[in-house]
Amino acid sequence: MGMKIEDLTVTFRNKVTAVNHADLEIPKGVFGLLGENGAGKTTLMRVLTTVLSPTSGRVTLDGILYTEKNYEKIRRKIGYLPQEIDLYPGLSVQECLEYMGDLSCIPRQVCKERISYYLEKTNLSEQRRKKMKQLSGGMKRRVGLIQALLNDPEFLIVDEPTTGLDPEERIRIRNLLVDFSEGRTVLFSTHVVEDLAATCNQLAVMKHGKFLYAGNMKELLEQARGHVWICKTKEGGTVRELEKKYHVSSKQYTGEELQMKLISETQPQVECSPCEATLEDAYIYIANKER
Ligand SMILES: Nc1ncnc2c1ncn2[C@@H]1O[C@H](COP(=O)(O)OP(=O)(O)OP(=O)(O)O)[C@@H](O)[C@H]1O
Repeated sequence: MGMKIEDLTVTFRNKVTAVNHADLEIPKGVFGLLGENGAGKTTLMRVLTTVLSPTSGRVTLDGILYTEKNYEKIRRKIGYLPQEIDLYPGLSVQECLEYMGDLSCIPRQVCKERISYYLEKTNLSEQRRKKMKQLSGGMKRRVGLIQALLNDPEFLIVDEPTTGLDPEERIRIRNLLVDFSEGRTVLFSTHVVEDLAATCNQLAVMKHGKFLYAGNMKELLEQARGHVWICKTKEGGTVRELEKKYHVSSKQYTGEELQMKLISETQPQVECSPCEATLEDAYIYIANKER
């Protein structure tokens, strides 16, 4: 059944509408969430984790309606890694995770087994006795992820889980999320497009509190087909003109020439050839398409 969001709106006291009549269904598996800064992703995730009550609209998880009365039941099904998390600096990694487990009422022995399992999976076993304040940013992030996994959630929500991780650790965490998603749902919000390309086949693109796209990754790439172009030039004036007219998704010197990838609804008025869209190109195309 998964998560169903219907006509959801969140307006803050300062009159900012962060989520604006949004509809979305999130199926099982890893589901990507992409969107520019301020698009409303964190606000949406705060609603889904019951931290914030929406202004209007309806959300259900496995058919359970989001109401104050059901929040406790819903929380037991959810794990959440927020964008910013600063866990008890004076506690060791082990103590901190055990304490988080106690707060979620997870039986002690089960909790200890899960902590050992995920410390191993996140390559943190050797850090278990270190104080939280002694960890690097990337290590703290991984401990944050473990606390989200401790209650074995059916629905895991992770906001930028790979921030600050080196390439090897990033891949490790991505793979962990994919393994974890078997039979469950992982909502993976990130600005790192290649992390989504490597983990999910369903995603949504958010802008100004609405979903511009929700569905299959292949179909998103398909929509961008025919709107991505490569052009090469040596002229500084041409570069500036192209940058004014089109979205430039990459720039690279090849010898003396500058190779630019342009995103455009129609063929740019310059010598250029069409090329395959990457997920990043498709995101730029969808996010800036005139509506
Ligand atoms: N507590 C709040 N009170 C007032 N406005 C808020 C509050 N939280 C967020 N906003 C505003 O709501 C909009 C959406 O913010 P949100 O944090 O949900 O975006 P985001 O997509 O998560 O952005 P980012 O990618 O930068 O994390 C922004 O305009 C933001 O300034």
